[in-house]
Amino acid sequence: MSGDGPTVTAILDYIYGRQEAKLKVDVEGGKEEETRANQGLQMAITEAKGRAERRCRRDGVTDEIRVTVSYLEAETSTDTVEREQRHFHRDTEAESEASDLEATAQSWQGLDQWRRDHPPTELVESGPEANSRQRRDQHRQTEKRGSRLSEENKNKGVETGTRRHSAPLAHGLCARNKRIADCCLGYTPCVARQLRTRWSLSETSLWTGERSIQGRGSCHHAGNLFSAKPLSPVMAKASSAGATASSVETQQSKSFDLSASVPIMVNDVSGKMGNAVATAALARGLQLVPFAITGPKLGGRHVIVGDVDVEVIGAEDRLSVMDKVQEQYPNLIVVDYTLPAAVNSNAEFYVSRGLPFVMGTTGGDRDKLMETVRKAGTYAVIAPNMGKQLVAFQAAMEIMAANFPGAFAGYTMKAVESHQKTKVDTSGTAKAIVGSFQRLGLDFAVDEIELVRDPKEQVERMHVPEEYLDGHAFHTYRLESPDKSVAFEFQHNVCGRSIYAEGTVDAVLFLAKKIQEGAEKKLYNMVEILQEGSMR
Ligand SMILES: NC(=O)C1=CN([C@@H]2O[C@H](COP(=O)(O)OP(=O)(O)OC[C@H]3O[C@@H](n4cnc5c(N)ncnc54)[C@H](O)[C@@H]3O)[C@@H](O)[C@H]2O)C=CC1
Ligand SMILES: O=C(O)C1=N[C@H](C(=O)O)C[C@H](O)C1
Repeated sequence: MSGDGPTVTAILDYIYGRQEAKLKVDVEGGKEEETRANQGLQMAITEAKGRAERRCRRDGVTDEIRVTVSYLEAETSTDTVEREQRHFHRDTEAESEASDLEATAQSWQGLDQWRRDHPPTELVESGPEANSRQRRDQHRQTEKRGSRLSEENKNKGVETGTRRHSAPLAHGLCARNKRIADCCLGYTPCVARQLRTRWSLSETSLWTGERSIQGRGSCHHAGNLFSAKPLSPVMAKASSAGATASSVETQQSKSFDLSASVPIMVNDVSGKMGNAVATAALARGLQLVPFAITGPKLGGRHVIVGDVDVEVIGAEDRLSVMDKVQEQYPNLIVVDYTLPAAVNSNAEFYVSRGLPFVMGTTGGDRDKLMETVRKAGTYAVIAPNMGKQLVAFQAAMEIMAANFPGAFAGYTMKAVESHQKTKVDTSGTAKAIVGSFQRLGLDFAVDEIELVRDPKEQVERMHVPEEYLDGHAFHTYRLESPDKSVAFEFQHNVCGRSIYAEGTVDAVLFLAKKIQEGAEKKLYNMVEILQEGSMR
């Protein structure tokens, strides 16, 4: 990849009022193999899909969107020169009048209807392959030309008023939502026109791939952008922290990191696990959404995680808050660490809004939970334990049970689990392990698991270090043969919560990848994530 790097163009095509939609995503300007592995580009594709889905939902196009992703490799240098000349001609025309725009736009399927129903405040393009190819050619050349312009204008300011098409695709910091705003000034005239209607101008800096240039122009509403060059992760990270473009410039040498572009909302960040996950997510470069939903009448607080001030909202206000959050973070993934009593209603809420989620909360009606998610076809990870080695142990038990059913028939078992005294339910992990033992032939019910919640007993009998009384999970399963001549003991003792928090971040990134790939399978557990090699 060279120059400003490859670009992603997303074209949503539907005939308004009918139940069919197609999204065509073109990734061009790089070698296919490299672009497939380019995580920033892949996230841009995911974002385009998310926006298309949301747009369709809003317009009542409810059937699944057919998505095609094409990788268009870089052209030869001869082709490039020819197109560059052609483009300059078109660009000049476009700057002087809108006729070129009208001619192209009129050939777009359904656009007239769309325009009638939607004043040009949003970008939804449609059109035949030929038009799309032409636009891509123009776009590529506009960017090339733009790069030169930015070089010329470096440090002296660039006027990015409503008439300019020749500036490069630029990223600016959106003052309102502190997110990266992609300013598609480098797009073809027709696209640029629609974008212009959606961009209000204010003092800020623009980002042109390799350098920031001082100028005027910023997105007023980043969530609306449809066609975008992938974000620089460094920029995204810096923007969530409210950094300025010039401070970003100095970070350019840092390594590329996919996680920067995955926004996560942690419900409830004020809880013990929620807080640990939010902290781990920030440490791994994810974007923490500054809102969290808690239980009814429990909102109104702010929790500071790293440099993010998260507003905790009571469940009674969740509808209006989620409207805003989803608008602003369209490719958001939710993480749920709440209470067993909230599991089912929270899951129903997430699926009702098409929100992909990671459910770490244990308890509730698990069958109903699975059924809710399967029925809705929402992307989700649900697991009672996110800790890598515990997931591996759980997997080993499942494998043993599947391969040697009844191997422990006649054995007796004593299962004990100790957790902080605030834990209200029986360990979900213990229930899963007991399930494997049952398949191995043990006659043992989940309600026979002994719970230890008394801190004194935890220290004296279970040997929990005092500093971990507020956060530990000590489990012992002791099996004995009928004649007591053979005994097995399985034990796992965890102090603290970082093992689960790290695994949760793995699950979020795994889900983001699956969404971006448009995976058919949508519901996962942690064993599957481990099996796919997606745990760090
Ligand atoms: N899957 C895993 O690896 C792990 C799962 N867990 C599970 O996570 C859950 C939470 O554990 P902790 O953080 O220790 O509990 P916690 O009690 O510290 O936090 C729960 C939070 O949920 C909030 N809440 C209550 N009702 C709510 C509602 N309706 N909607 C949203 N939030 C609500 C509470 O205000 C509180 O802040 C438990 O079920 C626990 O077993 C805990 C550790 C690891
Ligand atoms: O509440 C906890 O702390 C934990 N809950 C999970 C469970 O119920 O199994 C996982 C781990 O035991 C910690």
